[in-house]
Amino acid sequence: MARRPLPRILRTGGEHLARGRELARTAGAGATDVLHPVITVARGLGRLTVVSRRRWTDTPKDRRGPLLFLAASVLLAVVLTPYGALLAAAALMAAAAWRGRDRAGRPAGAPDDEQAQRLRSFYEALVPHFSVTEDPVPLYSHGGDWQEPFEAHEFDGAGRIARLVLRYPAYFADGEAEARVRVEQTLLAKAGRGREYRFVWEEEANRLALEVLPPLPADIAAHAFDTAPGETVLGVTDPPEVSCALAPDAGERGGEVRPVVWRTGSRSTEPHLLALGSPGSGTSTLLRCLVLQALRHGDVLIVDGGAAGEYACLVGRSGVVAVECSPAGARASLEWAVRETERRLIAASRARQSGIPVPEDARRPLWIVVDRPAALGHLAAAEGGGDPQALLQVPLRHGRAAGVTVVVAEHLENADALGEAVRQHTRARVLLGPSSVPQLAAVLGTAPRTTPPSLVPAGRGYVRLGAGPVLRVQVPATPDPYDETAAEGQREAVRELLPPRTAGTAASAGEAGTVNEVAEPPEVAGVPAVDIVKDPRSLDEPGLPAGTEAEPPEHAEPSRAEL
Ligand SMILES: Nc1ncnc2c1ncn2[C@@H]1O[C@H](COP(=O)(O)OP(=O)(O)OP(=O)(O)O)[C@@H](O)[C@H]1O
Repeated sequence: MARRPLPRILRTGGEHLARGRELARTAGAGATDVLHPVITVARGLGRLTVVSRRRWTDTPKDRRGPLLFLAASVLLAVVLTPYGALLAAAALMAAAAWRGRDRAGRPAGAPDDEQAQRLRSFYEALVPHFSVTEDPVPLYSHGGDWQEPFEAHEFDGAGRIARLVLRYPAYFADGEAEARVRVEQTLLAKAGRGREYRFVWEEEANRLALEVLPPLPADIAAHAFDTAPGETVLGVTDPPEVSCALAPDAGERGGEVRPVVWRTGSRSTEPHLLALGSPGSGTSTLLRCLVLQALRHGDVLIVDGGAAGEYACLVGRSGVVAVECSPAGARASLEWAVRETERRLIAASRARQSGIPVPEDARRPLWIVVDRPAALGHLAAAEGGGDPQALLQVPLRHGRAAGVTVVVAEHLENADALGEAVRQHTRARVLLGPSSVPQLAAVLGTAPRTTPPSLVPAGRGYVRLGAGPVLRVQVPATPDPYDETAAEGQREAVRELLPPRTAGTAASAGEAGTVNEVAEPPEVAGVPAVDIVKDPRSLDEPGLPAGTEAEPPEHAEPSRAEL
């Protein structure tokens, strides 16, 4: 078969195309030469912007105001000085040109002299940990090559290490906690204290990654979290960990967070929570945050051992069974909670035996929130009564099947006053405030993979759900709306989340002229504590005159009427 001739365009077009490509290349090279200073300055400006953004992110929130003030003052001085703006622009261009220059002779990503010196000091410090005399070809040896085991490194704008990925010999005992801690302490000392680090050990690959963690955002306000029934947000934490090799640039991670979701209810493996913390660390705030979420789908009984009126905003709100502050009141309400747990268990068991769904009034979540039981126990003992905390045993033991969730908060130094039942059945744990590694290990069952800083803002700490990993957590700011020292925006956010008042309290508040202003905590108002625990029906209709038939609310349980 005769060959068909090629189309004309393919025969002659090749030459034209090649010539065109050559022309374009020459023009591109010429333009690059001509525009080289502009490209250098533009690259430098970009680098300066990145550095400034990182510095801004690293600056603690409380120092940003003064920094802005300083910047504004410098700007004003520049504007007011003759030729100031011109000089400032020239200085900026010079700085950008210096920053944007090609570091000739050094491949991209290679450290400069100072960074290389730092990496060498990391390497030398690790030699005693990662070498043995029997090793004929040690990966780490004094005076050896640090570039061989160090796979990746990043420095921040201030020249401090931001990320380091290194290999270690297979014979290093990376399964032993003490051996790991020794290496981590060494790296920590070299990397500089005062920052939070995460260590990720990849045992299969004999690889260790050190990463500086940006501080968790401390300005997350309370809001209606997008959660399903049975899910509660405890706060925010870091994004999921990724393998060392895939770890993204530390700078890009700043600001990324994810919620810590705690699941309660009959299928939960950690149905009750214990929150510990130093005074002022934010445990009451955490409880308020949980209560506001729990009230969206269930009822809440609050026992405030601290009796500081932290939960006064919840008094008389729909779904709030009671807010108790006195030992007698706490005992009465917790006795009710015990009976209610048993009633729910019996109702659920009967329903299952009859093959019918568990009735709604035995399924609706009930939360028992106890703040500072140690203080309450002490008061109760002084009054000659029993410790109300003992009454938590039944809800703690059987609450999971009965839809009853118990949350206890206590000061860390009073942790020994917590009963055995509380210790045994609270598998969700939170520790807020500054804490040492041994304290964290004692409360959470294991130490975190991150280094605890010595100074933390309120609401910052660690959380562990069951046997899961220990996570850093920042609790959303959920201040008492009557706390005048808290930011108005945050108080307003909490006010918006409060459930409506039940009829009677709304009326009285309306009379007082302020919708969100409630009566003082009941015992402060002089009401006998035992009267505070109310049947939800009486809470919903407290204004009804005696003998008036109230329409029972959907979830009214007969047993609550006993109180
Ligand atoms: N997550 C948070 N975000 C912002 N501020 C918080 C947060 N948690 C607590 N705070 C603030 O810290 C202060 C103490 O909080 P809180 O009363 O909750 O601590 P606490 O641990 O219950 O202390 P104590 O038991 O000693 O009363 C309050 O002013 C509160 O507004």
